[in-house]
Amino acid sequence: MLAKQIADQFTTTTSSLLPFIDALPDSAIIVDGDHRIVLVNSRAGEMFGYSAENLKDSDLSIIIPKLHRNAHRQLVSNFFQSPMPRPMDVNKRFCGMRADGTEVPVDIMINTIILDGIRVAMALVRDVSYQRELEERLIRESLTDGMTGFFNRKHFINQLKAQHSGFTRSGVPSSVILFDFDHFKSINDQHGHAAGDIVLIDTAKMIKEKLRPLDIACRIGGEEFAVILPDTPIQNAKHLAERIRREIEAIEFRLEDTVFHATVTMSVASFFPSDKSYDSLVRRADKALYAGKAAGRNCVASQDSLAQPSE
Ligand SMILES: Nc1nc2c(ncn2[C@@H]2O[C@H](COP(=O)(O)OP(=O)(O)OP(=O)(O)O)[C@@H](O)[C@H]2O)c(=O)[nH]1
Repeated sequence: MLAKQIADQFTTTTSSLLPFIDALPDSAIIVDGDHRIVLVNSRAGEMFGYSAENLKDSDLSIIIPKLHRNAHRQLVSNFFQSPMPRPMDVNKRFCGMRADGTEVPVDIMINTIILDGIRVAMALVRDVSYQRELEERLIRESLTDGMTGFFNRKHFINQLKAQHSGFTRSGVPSSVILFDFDHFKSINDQHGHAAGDIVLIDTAKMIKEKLRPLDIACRIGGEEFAVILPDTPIQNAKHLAERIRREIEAIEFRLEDTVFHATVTMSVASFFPSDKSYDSLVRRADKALYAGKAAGRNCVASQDSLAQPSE
């Protein structure tokens, strides 16, 4: 049947449906098997920045981001082949596209109805911007340290696992810098806990400025930090660690009228081809750090200085 004939055929029924779908609390979009919008409620018009009249008879792609149009068309076609009420796809996150080109995150429930003997799909579309932002914030918060803004230990481990897999696959070297403040307890004892906090916060700020966007700075313990340096040979990691060590040593930390200093002991390590897991690198970095502490602190110790690489 020609599109024009189908459109005419729908006219009577759709006009009687309009008061009903206009009363729905979500956007409602009715689409035929050719991906043509047969009817939308006014809420859908508001959501996508069109008048409901403009959307009617348009191809559905008008409200789908360009990148997803083909995949979405395929999903709609699949749905017509096995139609039943369900979310559009439980494994996917959908975005609609507004008239101004901006995207709106949405959840989509679909079902079919028969209009004048023709099966059409009705999608109920809900703007989930708030939920997605909340979700992203919760994920971010679960992976970051509130005081410094650095990632936490959990993220450090996850990222290190990923780096180890990457190294095993491609041999691209990644390095890690670990560091721990020297005699941090005495900073707290002498100047108060707030002074210790300032040391942690100001150091984190300084380090952020030194790193590339792909580097991953983490606070993995109270006064213990780690930086993952993807695609970085250990020699470069040593240079960076030494620069950071010197900068920390030179910082004049301030709390009200008190000025004080802090130093760190650092270690650097990178993956060996024999490393079965990320854990081997962490053990070498830990050992080197303890060796640095034992050697007098305020220094950079490398896994190279260990007598035997730990497995
Ligand atoms: N101000 C402040 N102190 C913290 C925080 N987290 C841990 N600390 C303190 O850091 C100190 C760590 O002490 P230790 O593990 O004995 O280590 P250290 O005094 O730095 O000595 P070395 O590591 O051997 O040089 C403890 O006193 C903790 O209370 C924090 O978030 N803020």
